[in-house]
Amino acid sequence: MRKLVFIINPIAGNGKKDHLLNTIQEKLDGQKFRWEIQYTKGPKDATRIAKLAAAQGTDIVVAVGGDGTINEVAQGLVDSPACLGIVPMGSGNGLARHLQLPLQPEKAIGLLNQASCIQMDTCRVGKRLFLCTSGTGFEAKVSYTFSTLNGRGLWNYVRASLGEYFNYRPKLYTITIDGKTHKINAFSVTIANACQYGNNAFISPSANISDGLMDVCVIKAFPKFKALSLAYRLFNGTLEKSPYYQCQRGKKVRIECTDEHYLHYDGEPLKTDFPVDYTIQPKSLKVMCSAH
Ligand SMILES: Nc1ncnc2c1ncn2[C@@H]1O[C@H](COP(=O)(O)OP(=O)(O)OP(=O)(O)O)[C@@H](O)[C@H]1O
Repeated sequence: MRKLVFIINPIAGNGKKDHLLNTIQEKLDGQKFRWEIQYTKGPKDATRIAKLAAAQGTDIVVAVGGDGTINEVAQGLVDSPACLGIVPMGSGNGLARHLQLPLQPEKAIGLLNQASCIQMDTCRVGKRLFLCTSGTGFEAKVSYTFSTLNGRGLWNYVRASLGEYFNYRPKLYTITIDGKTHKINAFSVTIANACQYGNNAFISPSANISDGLMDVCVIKAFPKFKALSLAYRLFNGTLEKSPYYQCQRGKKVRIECTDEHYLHYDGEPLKTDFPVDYTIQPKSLKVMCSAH
């Protein structure tokens, strides 16, 4: 029998989680799995639980929540033989969407019965791990504002974005990718491992999560009247066609900016000094994917 631990973040997203115990009993194959549920008590708790589960030889550690929860679980699993499972119940669910996992909890739990695992890359900004995206500029400001709101969910992201947009000014960044430096006046700079932030906002539509490379995606300063068309391109996966967008790939990235203090990693805001350095650890995490 395989061992499986569910780590549930009770506050992630807007979805109610009371029914999960019944759904697990109904959908998970009891012939295949011995399983248990653990609830997080606060930030970072998921890392502690995941680390312990991996050390005890758990086969699949399932993060139940959004990208923040998945990030914390992954911190406890990198470089271990345990596979990260995902029941997406967050606000954006970027990694689950990238991996094309079902977004309905019942289906995601059912998939655990026959899911296969792949090895994915993980990235770090300084010492902090991220799986989907980390970025600075406008998106970092939005993630900071989002974290100060009372609720979570998609509409609070929209509120935070609109609230920041009208006063936001692009900044001059110096970006070094594998030793090559360029300066750019940018609205946002994103380091993408996965293709999207979440909610199908495709910042790097052709990103490959196992290619050993980070995608350095820049939205350059743009005239205000282009905002809607850029937002449209972000959500229909055609940003690569915009003249205000550029994307380069690399293994080592440094971002410098004299008047920037915010970044985010997998949507978690961080106030920090610049420059910041990004590195990638190829194929360092086992993650569940849809069976093919
Ligand atoms: N018991 C808890 N009480 C309060 N906060 C918690 C608890 N457990 C975890 N957290 C924190 O909840 C935060 C949000 O979780 P998560 O990112 O999974 O949800 P989300 O933001 O709604 O979804 P997404 O990241 O997909 O947008 C994380 O920063 C995590 O540290």
